[in-house]
Amino acid sequence: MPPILSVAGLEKHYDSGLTALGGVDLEVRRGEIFALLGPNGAGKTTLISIICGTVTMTSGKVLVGGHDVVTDFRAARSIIGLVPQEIALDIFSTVWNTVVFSRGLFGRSPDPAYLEQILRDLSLWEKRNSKVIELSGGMKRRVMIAKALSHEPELLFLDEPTAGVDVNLRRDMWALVRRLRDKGVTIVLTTHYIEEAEDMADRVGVIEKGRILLVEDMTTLMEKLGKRRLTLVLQHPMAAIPPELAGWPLELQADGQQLLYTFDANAEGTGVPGLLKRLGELGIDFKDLDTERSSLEEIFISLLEPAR
Ligand SMILES: Nc1ncnc2c1ncn2[C@@H]1O[C@H](COP(=O)(O)OP(=O)(O)OP(=O)(O)O)[C@@H](O)[C@H]1O
Repeated sequence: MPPILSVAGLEKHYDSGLTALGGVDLEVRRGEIFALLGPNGAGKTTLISIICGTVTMTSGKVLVGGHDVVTDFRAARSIIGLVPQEIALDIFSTVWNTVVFSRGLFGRSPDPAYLEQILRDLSLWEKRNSKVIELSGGMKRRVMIAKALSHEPELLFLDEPTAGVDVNLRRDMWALVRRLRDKGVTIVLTTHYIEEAEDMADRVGVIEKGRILLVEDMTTLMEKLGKRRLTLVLQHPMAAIPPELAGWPLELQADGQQLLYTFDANAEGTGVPGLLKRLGELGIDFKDLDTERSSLEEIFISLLEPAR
């Protein structure tokens, strides 16, 4: 199946002379949740804005559902739903009129039952007759999502959807995103809450200084770059790592009460049995042990470090 989004050789040089995108190639598969991660100013919003037609590209080619976003803009845009970072709503319009109007803008025939379902999914149904100005910030954000979904897009962009949003709304939003994915909607999201990307995304792309550093399945990425850590809580605190253990990648933590061993999550021989044996030989006892996997956040930071 052809990708729902295909970006090739995309460059954006702003008039200021700044290169926001320096040749981006990217494909997003139909039906996936794709997380685009990158530090502030990496080019995420510029990329999304070009795809959605609000910023013009300098060069390159972008196809959405096979439609060129420049030469076939209307067809491409009708497939897209965009929830931008900034809240942009007619504050004197009611919630209901906002979604009805937005659907109409895309030339879709009225479908009150569909719009009702969206508002119910976003816990906005009770507020349908309220004016936007009367809503809280979190509710306005939900209206932005309802508006973006009003014309039944196949590809939904969520640019920092959970910035400044409380825990409950965040949970509701992610539940909705999953339901949309289950209905076949493709979702591209940017977030600074990397643990959310880890929980939600099927694939992840990392962008830095206008270039894509990597695109990978989440599970593959975690396996490929993931490290595991073994923490041993010692019976007797140590002042320093004994010279007999100098060959092992160990660190002392918690005032010498914990010994930390980091190893490759996929290595055949992790070295853990050997380490435990050696500790036994040296008479180093421990009262507890714990293993954990490195998070996507740690992987993300380690990916960016060489580029800095
Ligand atoms: N209209 C503009 N004119 C000039 N430069 C711009 C313009 N819009 C964005 N930029 C610059 O382009 C670069 C990429 O910005 P962009 O907003 O795409 O980054 P981002 O990855 O979305 O960042 P953030 O995570 O902070 O939202 C930045 O250096 C930014 O200052």
